[in-house]
Amino acid sequence: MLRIAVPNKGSLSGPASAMLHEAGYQQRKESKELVLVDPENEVEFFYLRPRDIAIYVSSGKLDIGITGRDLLIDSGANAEEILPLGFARSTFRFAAKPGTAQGIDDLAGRTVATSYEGIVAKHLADSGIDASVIHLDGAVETAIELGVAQVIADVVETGTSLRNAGLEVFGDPIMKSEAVVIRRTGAEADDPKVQQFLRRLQGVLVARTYVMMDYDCRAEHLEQAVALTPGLESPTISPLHNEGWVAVRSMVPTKDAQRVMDDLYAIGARAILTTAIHACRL
Ligand SMILES: Nc1ncnc2c1ncn2[C@@H]1O[C@H](COP(=O)(O)OP(=O)(O)OP(=O)(O)O)[C@@H](O)[C@H]1O
Ligand SMILES: O=P(O)(O)OC[C@H]1O[C@H](OP(=O)(O)OP(=O)(O)O)[C@H](O)[C@@H]1O
Ligand SMILES: [Mg+2]
Repeated sequence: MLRIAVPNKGSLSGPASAMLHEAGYQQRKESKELVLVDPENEVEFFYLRPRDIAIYVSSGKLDIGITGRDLLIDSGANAEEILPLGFARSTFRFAAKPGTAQGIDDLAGRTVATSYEGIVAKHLADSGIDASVIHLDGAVETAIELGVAQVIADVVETGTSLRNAGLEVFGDPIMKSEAVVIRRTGAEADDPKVQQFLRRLQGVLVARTYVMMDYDCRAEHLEQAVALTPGLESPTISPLHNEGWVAVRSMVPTKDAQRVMDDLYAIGARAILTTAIHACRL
């Protein structure tokens, strides 16, 4: 059985379970369940605190895990990212009261509050800045108002939490994060069970980002049309009953679909349809 760590709480938890469910795996029905065995798919899911997942995976007791890139790096655990999952996207940034800091050099001699001590301490050391780091479990934005620190380093998505606390980001982003699949560094790369799990998740990622596009066009416009819809490998071309016309089928990124339909129409393509992809193996 493949043993997989899944976040049990926070921003990663819901989307991770939703993705696993879309990939055909059973998921827990209640948020208090700690372990779920899915015998049909030969996997066992362990619902763990997101921050602990890299530690479990690096110990080798669990084969793979889903966590945040920032949490992986912060943990310093002996684990590596093998597939980015495209959700829980965020940046990790310094913030302070407006006008109190412009760049990392202004941190010398100051105190930075954060839940991600590992990332911050390394970033400061790499930049040659001597500042104190104080660890807080959450709601770090409040640390400045209460005088515990002059600067914070925290996860920023929409920026709403910072605005509400009257704070502004400064300096370059420290890192970009998203949910990722991790495994122990140096673990067997071609374990067939792990490869199958990754293929299933990749199938979900493709299904979420592509639509299938079908259209008819005159044979003399085919090259132009195919240039607009090159697909992942190559479009399927079928003859139509009407002489001089062909039907084309190709995968198109969902975000481009409307523009591509306009462009195809403009070169004379007709009966242009898009349909959702529910699952795939590339
Ligand atoms: N608002 C957010 N938008 C996107 N990703 C976020 C957000 N907040 C946290 N994350 C990501 O979630 C992961 C942290 O998960 P964790 O469960 O520790 O914190 P959380 O989502 O803030 O939950 P909580 O603080 O309620 O425990 C990190 O990878 C982080 O980048
Ligand atoms: O830029 P935003 O969209 O506001 O999102 C970022 C905020 O979300 C998270 O906080 P969370 O609500 O998890 O509380 P916490 O600080 O206690 O972890 C994170 O720690 C930031 O505070
Ligand atoms: Mg949080």
